[in-house]
Amino acid sequence: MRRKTLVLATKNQGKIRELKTLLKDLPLKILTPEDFPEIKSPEEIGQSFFDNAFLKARHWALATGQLALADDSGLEVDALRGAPGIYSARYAGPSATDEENIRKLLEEMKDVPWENRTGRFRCVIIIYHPSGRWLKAEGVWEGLIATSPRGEEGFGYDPVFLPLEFDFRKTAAEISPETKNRLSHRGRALAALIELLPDFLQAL
Ligand SMILES: O=c1[nH]c(=O)c2ncn([C@@H]3O[C@H](COP(=O)(O)OP(=O)(O)OP(=O)(O)O)[C@@H](O)[C@H]3O)c2[nH]1
Ligand SMILES: [Mg+2]
Repeated sequence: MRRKTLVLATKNQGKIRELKTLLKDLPLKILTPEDFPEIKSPEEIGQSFFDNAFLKARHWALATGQLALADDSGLEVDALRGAPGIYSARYAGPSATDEENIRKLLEEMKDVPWENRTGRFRCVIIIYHPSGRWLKAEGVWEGLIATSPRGEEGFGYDPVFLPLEFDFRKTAAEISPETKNRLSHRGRALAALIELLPDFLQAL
């Protein structure tokens, strides 16, 4: 496979770190929005993870003239009827920090018993080529919402997310980055995408 350039269409440093690790064995030259300081991010006006991933990937592909990969993701909590969902990054307000979002989530969940604290991270990844060709992959990670934050790894809601499948006493911020990448919504979506990638790149 000839080495192609891929722009990661995200300004989230946590995502960039995980995506770079997950893509490290592929013959790709990875760029990020920091390499294009003159290009602004698009507004996330979509009504679904797919819409937002698609509009971000398309925007960065057309603006840079390169292949672009976008990730739209979020936490769906059953007791909150799927919130914060596509609004996960801005749950506590337009420029909310991870800590503020977590505080709001725990406040909303304060009377919810353990058996109803189920939820999941969802991730939709789109890779878009300026010619208009694109690919999609999805991943889901099931878990419970903890009652207080723990751990220093990861980003976002990781300190209050207890993955079901690994060691349910540990939050996603208490497991190693390698384990998170193997199990997570993002890791699974990217693994699915990587399966499809050789044929996609060949056809460009
Ligand atoms: O604990 C977490 N572990 C994860 O693995 C994870 N993945 C997503 N999220 C949350 O969902 C929002 C995405 O929103 P989002 O897709 O719009 O991204 P974003 O606005 O942060 O950056 P961009 O990619 O749009 O530039 C993020 O900010 C986080 O709050 C996560 N939280
Ligand atoms: Mg965003």
